[in-house]
Amino acid sequence: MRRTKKYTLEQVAALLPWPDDAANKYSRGKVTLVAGCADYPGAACLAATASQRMGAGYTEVVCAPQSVSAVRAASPSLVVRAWDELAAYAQLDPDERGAAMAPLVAPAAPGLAAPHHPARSARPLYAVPRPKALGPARPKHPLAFLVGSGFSADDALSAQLTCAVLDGAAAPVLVDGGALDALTSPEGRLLLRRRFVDGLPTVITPHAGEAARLAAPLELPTDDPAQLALLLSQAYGVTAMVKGPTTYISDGETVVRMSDGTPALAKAGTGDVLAGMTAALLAQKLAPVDACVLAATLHARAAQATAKRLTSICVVAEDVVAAIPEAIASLS
Ligand SMILES: NC(=O)C1=CN([C@@H]2O[C@H](COP(=O)(O)OP(=O)(O)OC[C@H]3O[C@@H](n4cnc5c(N)ncnc54)[C@H](OP(=O)(O)O)[C@@H]3O)[C@@H](O)[C@H]2O)[C@@H](O)CC1
Ligand SMILES: Nc1ncnc2c1ncn2[C@@H]1O[C@H](COP(=O)(O)OP(=O)(O)O)[C@@H](O)[C@H]1O
Repeated sequence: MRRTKKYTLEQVAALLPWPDDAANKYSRGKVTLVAGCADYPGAACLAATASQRMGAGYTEVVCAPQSVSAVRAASPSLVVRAWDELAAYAQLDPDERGAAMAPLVAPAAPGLAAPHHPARSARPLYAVPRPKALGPARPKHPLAFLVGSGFSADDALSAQLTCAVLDGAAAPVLVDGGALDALTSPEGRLLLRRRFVDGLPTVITPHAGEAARLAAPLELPTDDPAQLALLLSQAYGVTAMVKGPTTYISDGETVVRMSDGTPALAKAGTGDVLAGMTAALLAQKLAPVDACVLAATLHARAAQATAKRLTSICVVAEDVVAAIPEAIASLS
């Protein structure tokens, strides 16, 4: 029996992260996006500009070297650099990275069984320098990471970068797009379990095709998307936002149904926008389900508003980013 949870519009509006008078760009939350391979710089541009509009104080993009100039051109206020240092680190064997990775050489037990590793705080220091992109091991300011928008799922580097972020980020991580497939590997599952035990939130944002790929190795039924969100959340130890004409959000106990979208959103790149918005809210300290609910509500409202002007035929993902302020105003 699954429990459904409902948010009133007032409850959603109360989640809006208005900056306080003493805010600075770091106190408002930093988002680091590891996103945008050489083939898909656009996904990084969309997610990053959506993060800025959703209130993150500092949005940084760590992308393929070939994507740097395209992402810089998307917005001068983004901080953009190539992922060379992170990629070199991510491609090291676990034992080359140091004793911190030792638990990964043990066989992964299925499910969310009790961990066979020390808590994160007790883990030893890395044997090689920690890449700057992973942020501090003990963050002073609020942070969140987004990994995978504009990754190619079939590129080995996508899985390596995803695991490096899941392992090294001492903050919430949102896993999207071509990073999701990495979660089905023994290393991906063990890292998710370790984050769960360490109390570090992980959010996944699959569309139906990606959700089916996450369900397949665990033989989870995929016919009911609400149930699928619940089962994926429980099996992977994450908050799951399963996207579609109706979107379902689950923390493994309850399911929230989001049905105010529009088919205007059925265009390439709108999922990248939603991922950037959600990551920005995680960086502004919203709890994972709250961040998903507020982001999905504003995403739907932004699309509705822009479809009114441009028609549901013409809306593109950039229009949804541009309409985020209007969506926020409509809630407040
Ligand atoms: N401008 C950019 O840079 C953009 C970059 N992007 C980035 O590209 C990367 C790849 O993402 P992607 O969604 O294009 O491909 P991917 O998930 O591998 O699809 C494989 C198969 O899955 C299925 N399938 C797909 N969608 C489905 C759905 N809603 N519901 C049900 N099934 C669905 C479908 O299978 P079929 O139905 O054809 O059998 C499809 O052939 C990713 O990192 C993303 O961030 C995009 O965001 C676009 C804008
Ligand atoms: N028919 C529809 N009605 C409402 N929302 C939709 C519809 N089709 C797609 N969406 C929304 O659009 C977004 C598409 O995301 P996704 O499939 O990941 O696209 P992309 O990978 O191209 O960014 C999701 O938020 C989804 O809920």
